[in-house]
Amino acid sequence: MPICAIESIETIIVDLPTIRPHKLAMHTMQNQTLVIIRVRCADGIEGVGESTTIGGLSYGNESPDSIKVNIDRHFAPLLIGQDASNINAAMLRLERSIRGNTFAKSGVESALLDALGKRLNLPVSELLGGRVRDALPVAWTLASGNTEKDIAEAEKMLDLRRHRIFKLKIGAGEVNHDLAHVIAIKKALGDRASVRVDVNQAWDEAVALRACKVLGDNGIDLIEQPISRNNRGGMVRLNLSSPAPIMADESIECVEDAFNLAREGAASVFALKIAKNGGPRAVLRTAAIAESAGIGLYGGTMLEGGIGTLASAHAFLTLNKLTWDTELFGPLLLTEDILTEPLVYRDFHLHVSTAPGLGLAIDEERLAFFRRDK
Ligand SMILES: O=C(O)C[C@H]1C=CC(=O)O1
Ligand SMILES: [Mn+2]
Repeated sequence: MPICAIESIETIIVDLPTIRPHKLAMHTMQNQTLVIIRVRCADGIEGVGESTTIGGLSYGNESPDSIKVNIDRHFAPLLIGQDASNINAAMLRLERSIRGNTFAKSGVESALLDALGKRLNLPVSELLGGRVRDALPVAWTLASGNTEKDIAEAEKMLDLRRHRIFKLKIGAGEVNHDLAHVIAIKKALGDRASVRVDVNQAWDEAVALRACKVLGDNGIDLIEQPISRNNRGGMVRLNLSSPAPIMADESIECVEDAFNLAREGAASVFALKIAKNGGPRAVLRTAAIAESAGIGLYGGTMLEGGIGTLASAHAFLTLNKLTWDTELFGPLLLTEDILTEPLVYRDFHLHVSTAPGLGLAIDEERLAFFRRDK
């Protein structure tokens, strides 16, 4: 039996309120659901991870419920008794028996990294090879569904010096209405902010062909996932014709997707998400593919709470280049979190401490209050 054998794995579903409804093309969030993963080891160390998605099954192939049941029934029996410090071996063991399920794998890998960092007294960023920055610029998503409200929200974020990059969620409405909404916001903010859009696959290629041109010609800096992940040829054609860069998000559901997108020239920017690759180490493999192909990088989010956000941040701190910054604002969309200390957002950046592991502690009372099965 290894000294640091994994003794138990607990999964906890937590429901937290959001500051306002968050309107995406496929779903309007009224709250957020996190799956917290606690990996307890024989040396008394506990690692914590998070597997979070958006809108049940409306965004990806895994829901909070499937993540919980799959970790409880399929991941845990494979991992109990294994060496918690050998993350390569633990993740390989999962990879051999479990297809897909990258959200669940990401939470488990994050928890193993947190435990190892605590054991070695090193932050996760150093376990991943070392950080080249201590803070990350953070975009904010304007998704109230109302142009005037979105402009007021952006002005408030600029005043607070919290965000100067704004991502607008479009695609749910009629296209000309959406374009007018985006252009009005860009006009109001001018050069004070970078304005980008995320269509979440809602357009078809014919609509996107025209809309991307309008967006690019009106000063929009980046267009995220304008069409279905299944229309890869369309992504290639849009990437050639659009005056604004095209970013792949839903197109990437695993590291191999990233390789194929790069090979085909389907996007000039990749959204990096730990949940869509299988963890902080897995997402760095996608980043390496992008770097080799000359594709720009953006630090994405599944609107995780503090744990998943810090797990992402530690990975992003190690990247050579993060040209398009990050959107690690998940905790700011929630009115509550389950950590003893909130994450530090200041001067347009998320600042990440060098405390061991992910550098966080769970507030047990809050967790007990917000867990679904209390
Ligand atoms: O990028 C997505 O599609 C998901 C997410 C990220 C920010 C946000 O508001 O939604
Ligand atoms: Mn997106």
